[in-house]
Amino acid sequence: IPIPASGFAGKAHRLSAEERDQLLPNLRAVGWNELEGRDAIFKQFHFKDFNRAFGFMTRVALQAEKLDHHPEWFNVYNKVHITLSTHECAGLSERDINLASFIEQVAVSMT
Ligand SMILES: C[C@H](O)[C@H](O)[C@H]1CNC2=NC(N)=NC(=O)C2=N1
Repeated sequence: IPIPASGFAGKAHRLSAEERDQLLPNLRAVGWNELEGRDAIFKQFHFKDFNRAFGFMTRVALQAEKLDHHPEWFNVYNKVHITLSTHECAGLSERDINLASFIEQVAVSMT
């Protein structure tokens, strides 16, 4: 998944319809979907066991802290459910696309 060049510069803005048309298909293709009733994206991950799931979460957590952009997530055993949205703009921004792209890289390496 290509990471948008303007990734984290400046203030977050809600993605425009044009930006969504350009950025979301790549993520939809790998299982990310827009939520109903909230401007956010969501994906469920399944790993082989808890160690894989928590290893994945650890790697995502460290990057999230670096980016100062954090997932909303839920874990039971080998399942991790993730919602991404940006409080600053009360919706989906490039920060979410960027974090989702990183999460995909980690998930592939944990499978
Ligand atoms: C103060 C701090 O920079 C903000 O609260 C950051 C932290 N992490 C965040 N994470 C997410 N997902 N959205 C935000 O708007 C956000 N803002």
